Amino acid sequence: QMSLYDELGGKDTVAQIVDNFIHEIEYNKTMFTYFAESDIERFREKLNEHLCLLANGPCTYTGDTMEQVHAGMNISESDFNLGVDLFIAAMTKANVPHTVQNKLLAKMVPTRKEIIYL
Ligand code: HEM
Repeated sequence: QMSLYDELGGKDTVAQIVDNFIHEIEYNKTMFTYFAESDIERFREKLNEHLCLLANGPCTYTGDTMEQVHAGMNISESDFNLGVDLFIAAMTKANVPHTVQNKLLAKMVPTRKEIIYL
């Protein structure tokens, strides 16, 4: 049976989603402010791994926990939703079908409580 990672298109498509997402962040003033001091190459690598893990792909996540990463950022609910919107745009630009997008979003949304208001 195909994993969600396979349905997404595997490593290449996930890498494309992450690259598109980074572009979306760069062009959004509110989001970019959060990332102003970040190591974007590390973010690129860890987000690829994290998405692979969420989609039951064959990867090991070597980054920090969602709580550790986002602690101190005090991310509001609306900024979280903005992040989700930009992520949807990144998936659409990578030609991920909406049915598959929804499956990945369903895995991401429960991590919300580990990310906002920390
Ligand atoms: C479901 C939603 C989200 C997921 C799955 C997620 C996932 C991640 C991952 C995997 C990393 C890299 C971890 C590491 O370097 O060890 C990261 C870093 C980061 N995230 Fe998120 N994130 C989410 C939402 C957000 C939102 C909404 C914001 C801001 C509004 C945000 C801001 C950041 C920033 C600024 C970093 C870089 C931290 C640093 O430079 O050390 N994240 N995130």
